[in-house]
Amino acid sequence: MTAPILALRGVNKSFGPIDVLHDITLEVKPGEVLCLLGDNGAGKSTLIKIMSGVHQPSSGMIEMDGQPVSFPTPRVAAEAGISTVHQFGGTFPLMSIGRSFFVGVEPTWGWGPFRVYDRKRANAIAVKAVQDMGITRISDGDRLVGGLSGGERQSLAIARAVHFGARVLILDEPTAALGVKQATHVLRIVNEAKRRGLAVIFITHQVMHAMAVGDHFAVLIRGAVAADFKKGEKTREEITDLMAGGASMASLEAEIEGFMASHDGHPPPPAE
Ligand SMILES: Nc1ncnc2c1ncn2[C@@H]1O[C@H](COP(=O)(O)OP(=O)(O)OP(=O)(O)O)[C@@H](O)[C@H]1O
Repeated sequence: MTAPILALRGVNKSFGPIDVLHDITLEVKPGEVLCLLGDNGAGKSTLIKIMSGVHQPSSGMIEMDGQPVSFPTPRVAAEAGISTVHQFGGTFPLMSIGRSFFVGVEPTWGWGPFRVYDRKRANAIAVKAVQDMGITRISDGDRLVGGLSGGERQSLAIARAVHFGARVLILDEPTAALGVKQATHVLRIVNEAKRRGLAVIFITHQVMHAMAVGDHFAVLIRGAVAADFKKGEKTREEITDLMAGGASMASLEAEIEGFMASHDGHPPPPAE
């Protein structure tokens, strides 16, 4: 059996008197997508900040490749191969694709004080990396990042993380602000990262997106893992209900859809 790349063992996190995470045990293996689901305030952001060195656990352990590790800073986590991509791709709208791909580690040509940014090489590498991940519509490295669609921007950020050797890819709501087609591109690239053997932690509110790529699911409720299951073990309705803390969201959804079907697509009036 493959060993997990990253594991949390009994992690707790408090901010002063406020206990935010309780006894979190989770692991993710190479080539696996772990979906972290949970309602607003469930503790997802705090958990990914612990995995990426922004916060330290109050107690409990983080392991990489079976060895205890600590990530005192985000840089240490990044050097260990943990890469976080945030909702809007974390890229720079006024930079070109090539420049933003290499920001901080720009390839240069020339010598000593005469070194200059090697625009052509940066563009070629960036475009190839994105195309290799299956996003073939990006072909001009001089294009500004700000002109890309949300899905393309996410894809660029993911391709960048993969190119620079990420082993664990944490995707924080990558599809939240995207339309169906754009979300499909991002989900495709998540699958490609998985195929390359990365461990992916995919944070989302959207059960359908989670089900499209997830191998393993954890539902957080009020800072604790309320359910931990594998692909195929629960239906979409069961997962939706779990995320809502047991309230019957799935039947409410079905009721609304039924009303709209019988009223020419009009939603029911809001409850008084
Ligand atoms: N620095 C902090 N100090 C005190 N409380 C905090 C701090 N950070 C987070 N919390 C609390 O921890 C709880 C979990 O927050 P967190 O942001 O991790 O949730 P989330 O699941 O990411 O929510 P969302 O989906 O809305 O982003 C919230 O009640 C929040 O107020």
